[in-house]
Amino acid sequence: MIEARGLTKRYGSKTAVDDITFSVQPGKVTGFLGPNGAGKSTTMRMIVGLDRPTAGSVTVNGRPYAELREPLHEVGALLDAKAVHTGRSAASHLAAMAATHGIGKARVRDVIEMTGLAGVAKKRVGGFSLGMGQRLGIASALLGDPRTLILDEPVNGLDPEGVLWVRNLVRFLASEGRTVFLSSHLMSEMALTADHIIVIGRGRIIADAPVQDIVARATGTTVRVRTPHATQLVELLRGPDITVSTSEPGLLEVTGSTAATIGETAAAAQLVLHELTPIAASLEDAYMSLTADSVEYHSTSTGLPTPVGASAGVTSEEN
Ligand SMILES: Nc1ncnc2c1ncn2[C@@H]1O[C@H](COP(=O)(O)OP(=O)(O)OP(=O)(O)O)[C@@H](O)[C@H]1O
Repeated sequence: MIEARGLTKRYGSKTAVDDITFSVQPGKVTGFLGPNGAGKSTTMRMIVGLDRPTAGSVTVNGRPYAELREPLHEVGALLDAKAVHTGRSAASHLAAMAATHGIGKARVRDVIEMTGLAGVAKKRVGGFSLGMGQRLGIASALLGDPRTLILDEPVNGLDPEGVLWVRNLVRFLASEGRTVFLSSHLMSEMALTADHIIVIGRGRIIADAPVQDIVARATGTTVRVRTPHATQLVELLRGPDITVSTSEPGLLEVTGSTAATIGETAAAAQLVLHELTPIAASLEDAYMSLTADSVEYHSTSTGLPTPVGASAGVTSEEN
């Protein structure tokens, strides 16, 4: 379990993390999602004591990281896959880490096997591809068999087989009751991997909820209705929060109501329906709509980034 209270980090006049409070529960994969520069890495670095909070606190399993007596057994972290001595082999890097905690050779061999590094374990890390480096970072995180895992962009640089492997691995680790916290800016990947999502933008929490709730809350659900009585049904559905659009005769897209309400309204008026389908928004749509005001750099048609005014407000929906 990870618990952050009023966690804040400023670098000079830049507030990277702005008074955030959240908890990451065991037994679930929690995704930490946000656009570039949102504050994900800074938050993760504070969790493992690599950055000191300007204000607030964060604990892992009830204690600040610095107070954990055997940190490798409590928290495994992948923060910067390149932070490895490039002259060493993967096996000697892991063996050196293991020695600091009295972890035996058998466990080193296990994590090498688990992460698919067996074929390259004797090779110099300096020659590793980005994907191999990620696997080594994950192997290091798993070494102490920790209850909590913190993985910053773990699928970065992995091929599709590697992405699937990380997805299955983190889901398995969570099913064992571990706390798994992983960051990404890929909503589509999170949709397949996470149970719960915390969205951060400009250092503030924008949403903290189960995946399904984030989708529903961010965009509302649209219901597709096909009926030969479209005009009459639109009249009956009219209301302040209801939007109805139509792209062809007899086909309505209704936002702001539910399939049940629309079906009951139609039945009460004896209107025939040929279709009544709730269309859930994709997680990508939900993410774009949530973070629209928090993206620091928007692409322009020229492909060059245009900074958005630094004081632009965040559509805040904090918990
Ligand atoms: N050491 C530092 N000194 C000054 N500013 C920093 C420092 N580290 C991070 N920042 C700034 O803090 C903000 C948050 O950065 P952070 O790396 O935590 O974001 P992120 O969500 O991890 O982004 P990305 O997805 O691009 O890695 C950014 O504006 C960044 O420029």
